[in-house]
Amino acid sequence: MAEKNDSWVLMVTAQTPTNIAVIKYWGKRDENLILPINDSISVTLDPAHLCTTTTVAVSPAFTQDRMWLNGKEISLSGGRYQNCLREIRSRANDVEDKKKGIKITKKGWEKLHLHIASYNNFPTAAGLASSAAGFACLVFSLAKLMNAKEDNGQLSAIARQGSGSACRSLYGGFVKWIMGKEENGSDSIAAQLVDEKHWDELVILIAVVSSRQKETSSTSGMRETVETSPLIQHRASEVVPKRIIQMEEAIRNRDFPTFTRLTCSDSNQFHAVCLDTSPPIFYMNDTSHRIISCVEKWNRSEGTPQVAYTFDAGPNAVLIARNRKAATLLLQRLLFYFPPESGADLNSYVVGDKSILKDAGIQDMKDVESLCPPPEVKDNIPAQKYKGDVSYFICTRPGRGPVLLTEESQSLLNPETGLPK
Ligand SMILES: Nc1ncnc2c1ncn2[C@@H]1O[C@H](COP(=O)(O)OP(=O)(O)OP(=O)(O)O)[C@@H](O)[C@H]1O
Ligand SMILES: C[C@@](O)(CCOP(=O)(O)OP(=O)(O)O)CC(=O)O
Repeated sequence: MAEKNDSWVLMVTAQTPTNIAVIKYWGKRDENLILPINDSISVTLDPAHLCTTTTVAVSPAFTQDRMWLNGKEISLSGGRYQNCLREIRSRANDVEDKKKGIKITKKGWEKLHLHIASYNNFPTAAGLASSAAGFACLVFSLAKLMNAKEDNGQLSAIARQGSGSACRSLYGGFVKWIMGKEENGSDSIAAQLVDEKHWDELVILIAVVSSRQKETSSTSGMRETVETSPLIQHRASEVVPKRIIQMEEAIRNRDFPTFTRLTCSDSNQFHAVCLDTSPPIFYMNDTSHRIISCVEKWNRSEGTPQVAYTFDAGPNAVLIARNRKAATLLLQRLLFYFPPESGADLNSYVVGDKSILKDAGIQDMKDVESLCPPPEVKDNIPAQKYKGDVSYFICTRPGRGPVLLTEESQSLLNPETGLPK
């Protein structure tokens, strides 16, 4: 009987989206608790295209907490993992699975060890917010396993301690991270502004310019900015508070021109404070600048914005098109300037919602080669194309928040052994 009792494994699997900020978080007032110097606003990306899946398991047979990320065992000794694990354990409650004959008391969780397996369906640490989806998924799945009663807002304050931007991945749609005032960070939480259905015309195209790991992490980059940039204080105290109010209103009214103006200005100001850091931090590269210029020219020529751009701590462009039609025209422009390497497979050059290719009338490489220069550059047709400068494109849209995956086939751990499948 004792043997049987020792052999159970209880597990939960969840899926969590990434998010991209349209008003950026950059700078902390508390490094350990991860408390920001300004509010930020993000849009959650559809988990169908970019997401983290995490399985968490508990068993009396486990001898230590262990974690596997994308199939490789990683250490959980870092402060951020430890803070999340400690916070979530302290919120555990009684759990009973009568069918399996399992009973874990609130106190019992202190002695039990965890196995965690997580998988990102996109490049890790490449400026695509893997830490955001990753920590949100870790906290959400553990909360469900441990029967924590906290709502997603309260859970966001724990995910925040893994990575600041992770707190915004606890909700779908548009999300605000309220910086809070309390020293203990209890009011520095995420709140949903509107859900993913509110503005479902938007189409998001990500140009993955480089999927190599970046040189300056967000964590050290923002620390250096706060320590050395004279501009960052002005941004945090004067610029962002006004933009947050305007952005909330633009989102509620689906006011795309205002949304674009604010999103682009805020991305540019974030990169300006990076340049104002000593030594300066460069996240964008020539390809990023060319994409900005292409979008700016097109928006200007249309008289009303078609696409907003935003760049995080890396060269990848996140382009938010006002609707499907604008996204199609954008893709044609981008494929004109940035065709794939010769011999590349179009099918792996545009991923995510591939139906956009069909809308753009592009079925094969011949169609890419015969794309015309955009009309707005007709007097100034570029002599050069930038073949191979974009690794690939991801077509996605605003998406939902975390969900539990209940099918056993979706779990990343073996239900008998609690080890990766
Ligand atoms: N699925 C995951 N589960 C738990 N932790 C993860 C997961 N994915 C990534 N991480 C953590 O996040 C770290 C990567 O974060 P980092 O901020 O460097 O990159 P990024 O999030 O991809 O880029 P950015 O935050 O600039 O958009 C990893 O080293 C790992 O510690
Ligand atoms: C540029 C950003 O993406 C910065 C994200 O920084 P992180 O959340 O990755 O930083 P830490 O809190 O130190 O883990 C802007 C944003 O997401 O708001």
